Amino acid sequence: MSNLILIRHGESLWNKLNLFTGWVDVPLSEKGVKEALNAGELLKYWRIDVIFTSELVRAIQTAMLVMSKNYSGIPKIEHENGMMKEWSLIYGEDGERYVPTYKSWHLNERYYGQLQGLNKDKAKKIYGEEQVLLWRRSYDVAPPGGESLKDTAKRTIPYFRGKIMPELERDKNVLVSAHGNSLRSIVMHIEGLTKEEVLKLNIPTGVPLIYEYQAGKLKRMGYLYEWGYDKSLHIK
Ligand SMILES: O=C(O)[C@H](O)COP(=O)(O)O
Repeated sequence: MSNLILIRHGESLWNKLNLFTGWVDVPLSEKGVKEALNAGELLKYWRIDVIFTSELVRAIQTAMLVMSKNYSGIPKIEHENGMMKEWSLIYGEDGERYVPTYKSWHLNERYYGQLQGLNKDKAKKIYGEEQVLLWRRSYDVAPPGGESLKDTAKRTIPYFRGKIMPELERDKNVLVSAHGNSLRSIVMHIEGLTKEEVLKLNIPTGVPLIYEYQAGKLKRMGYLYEWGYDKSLHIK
């Protein structure tokens, strides 16, 4: 048996300002740092064998803050190519345990196109609440110049199937630190949600969502809080 731990990054500076962020590389706010450290506290004694994050700093920061509390080992970024791959190799036995960490744009937030940088309330005033809700939560309506959730899934799901699932199959506990919509597409896939159901799916910042992997199946344990699991998928 192994565990899949999904976590949306803690609150970012632009979440705080209520701005569409997408691929804009915004760091965590002070509250976001606290949320990530709190998640780290909850996961302190969990064995984490491998980490996947997006290429965006808010997800990387969140994974690193979680690992700053965790005893599994030191996260080591596995570079795919170039001098970083060659020169960052660790030679010999130094007694440390390293946790391989893979960064990929496949896990990046939905690309929000022309909405990036716009205030979400201002967008509702300009385009209407219904239109903005469709852009933010529907499956196949893309924001202007950006990705629909369906488009996002075209990059997240092959990555999930090709890179993340094989680790679970090898009994590795996996931490995935990513974003509201890249995780919505993954949860939709795991849970087999319909287009209608995914409209209601909203993933909170900084709360680990735990799955158990056994005999080829992922079973939802729920969102992990101080007091235990919240088994519902739609957190108010
Ligand atoms: O990119 C963003 O603006 C947020 O990370 C997610 O935004 P959403 O809640 O509008 O999908």
